[in-house]
Amino acid sequence: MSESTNARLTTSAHDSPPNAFVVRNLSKVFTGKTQVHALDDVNLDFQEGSFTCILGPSGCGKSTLLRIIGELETATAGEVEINLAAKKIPRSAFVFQEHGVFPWFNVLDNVAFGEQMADVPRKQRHEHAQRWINEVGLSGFENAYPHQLSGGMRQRISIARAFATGSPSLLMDEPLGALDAQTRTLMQEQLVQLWEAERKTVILVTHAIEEAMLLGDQIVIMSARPGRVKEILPVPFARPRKIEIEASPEFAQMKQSIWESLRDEVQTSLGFA
Ligand SMILES: Nc1ncnc2c1ncn2[C@@H]1O[C@H](COP(=O)(O)OP(=O)(O)OP(=O)(O)O)[C@@H](O)[C@H]1O
Repeated sequence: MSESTNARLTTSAHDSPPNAFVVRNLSKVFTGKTQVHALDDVNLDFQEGSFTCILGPSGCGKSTLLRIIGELETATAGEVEINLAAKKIPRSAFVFQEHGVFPWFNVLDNVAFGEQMADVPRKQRHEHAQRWINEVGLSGFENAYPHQLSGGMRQRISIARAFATGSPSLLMDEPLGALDAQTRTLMQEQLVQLWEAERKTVILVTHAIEEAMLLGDQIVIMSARPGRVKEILPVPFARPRKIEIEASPEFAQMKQSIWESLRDEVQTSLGFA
């Protein structure tokens, strides 16, 4: 698919799930002292229950795209249709790289926060939170405060909270980016398992090609700024997925071809092209 192609994650008319999000002709120009053309004519469809990973060079508008889909930012042109049952994605269904937890809440209250905002009764939200605390391996730390935990444990709080909101979709912006390599690997595996059990619609921005290939059903490669959709690649590996797939020749081959596509864009974004 060429760079100029406005590629789409299309669904076949009969047997595919409906789209949770439809992005049409989306552009974003930040105006201010200097004008920044961040996104240009982006078209994407995201099927319900699919896991999409977005890769692209630094500054190509990945976070901006995610923020517009999550209604944290407005588009300059184009639109995003949200076809989720709840229509609105709760703030707590976002997972960011850092600063996602409240230092003044303990683990239990951090994880229960989304449902607290939705006025779910305390007993019920704590029960839900406890389930997700167990799922992410934080049981025993319910009463601990974030400063008493490691970076990986804090990120697990954010992920547990996002799942505990009950939102049918999760938007994740480099959720594992700040972690050390070993913790990140473990967390990738944990995330893939949680998602395979829940099948929420997930859009995850990452810089790590392997992470996108381990987690995603499809990978969107974006061009250098202004960000456009350069390629959409289905990820062919069967689920459930384990980290061991990274050792296969097919994985190495796909990783290489993604890198070749990305390299041009990274060079352009760094002014080397
Ligand atoms: N609020 C803002 N005001 C002005 N410019 C902005 C704003 N937010 C983002 N930008 C600019 O828009 C462009 C895209 O930013 P964005 O954060 O979406 O990129 P990104 O692909 O997520 O980058 P990275 O991978 O480095 O996190 C950048 O040039 C950035 O400086």
